[in-house]
Amino acid sequence: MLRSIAYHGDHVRILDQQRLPHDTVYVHCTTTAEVWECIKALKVRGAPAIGMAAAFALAVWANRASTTNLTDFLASLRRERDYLASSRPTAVNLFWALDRVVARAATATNVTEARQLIENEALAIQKEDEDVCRRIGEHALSLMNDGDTILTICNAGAIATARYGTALAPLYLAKERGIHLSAYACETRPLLQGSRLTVWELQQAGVDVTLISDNMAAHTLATKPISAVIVGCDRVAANGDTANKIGTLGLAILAKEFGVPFYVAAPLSTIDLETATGDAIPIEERAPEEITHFHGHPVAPSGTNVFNPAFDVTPHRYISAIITEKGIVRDNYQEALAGLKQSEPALK
Ligand SMILES: CSC[C@@H](O)[C@@H](O)C(=O)COP(=O)(O)O
Repeated sequence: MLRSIAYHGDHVRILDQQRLPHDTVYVHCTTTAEVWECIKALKVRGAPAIGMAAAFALAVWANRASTTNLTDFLASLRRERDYLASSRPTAVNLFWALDRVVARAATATNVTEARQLIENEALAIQKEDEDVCRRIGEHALSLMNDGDTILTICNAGAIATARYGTALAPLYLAKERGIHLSAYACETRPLLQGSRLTVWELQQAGVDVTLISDNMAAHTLATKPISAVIVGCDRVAANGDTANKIGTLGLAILAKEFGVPFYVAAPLSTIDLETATGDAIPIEERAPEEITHFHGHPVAPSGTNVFNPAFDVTPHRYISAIITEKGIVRDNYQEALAGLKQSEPALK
């Protein structure tokens, strides 16, 4: 299982997910600007991975900062935090991780201590995420039977997290235990996280995976024995409404029509009680060229009007269960999610 992010004190090493599946290339980032660019350009992507990359960016910045005045250091740290937070708006893990690091640094009594606390916190976020994903995988696996076939979209695998992934975690765990689970992966237009990343990751793990284009989902649900749809998420609102990669809402509606359970694999770090409902989740809109061009070649008339939202919101009524590291929530999301969040931090 490849690690998408590694911290090395004076730089963060990021696996360039835009170059996968054919090239395994790493970007060495020594500045917050370089990490910002990696997040914006989706070289590092997936909600937990974005948060980790940003947290490590602050650690690298802190190690390189020259001031010895704590007040100046913390003021600059907050500016770096705001800058990194401007890279992408939807995945709440970005803000969660940055704020966790800044809050920790604010407890320091001098700059040397602050540097150490920042590094410790960033490393703790990464370590916890690995444990969180494994637990999500265990819970998700309890909903599946030997021989099941799931349908997924985008990439919520190991490279989107510290390890194991969220929606793909049960597939890795099943493989480890000799349980046969197979998957259909939507290619995930326009940037093909499904075909480039999910199919590649599952193949690496020896999981039986079949690629479909997004517009084949309804026919696949109608004609293949799909036991569940399982997806990751970028932000879950307090009432359970869930933002995930564009196309997820369509799958949720289809799952309901075809009587197939629709599961969201969600670390507690992705649940945002400050956002009351899905309507309040900011949805990123990306460059028109992601749709008008394919591998740099125009595939639409020049000047075409484009609407390119990167995410959509699935209302909680379509969600059969939200699978967290602390257990599975099936209904009454508002209360249940608040209860789970209150008992954070779970893993130390
Ligand atoms: C565990 S990753 C969960 C989500 O972040 C994932 O499903 C997703 O939508 C990622 O979108 P992306 O635009 O590739 O960052």
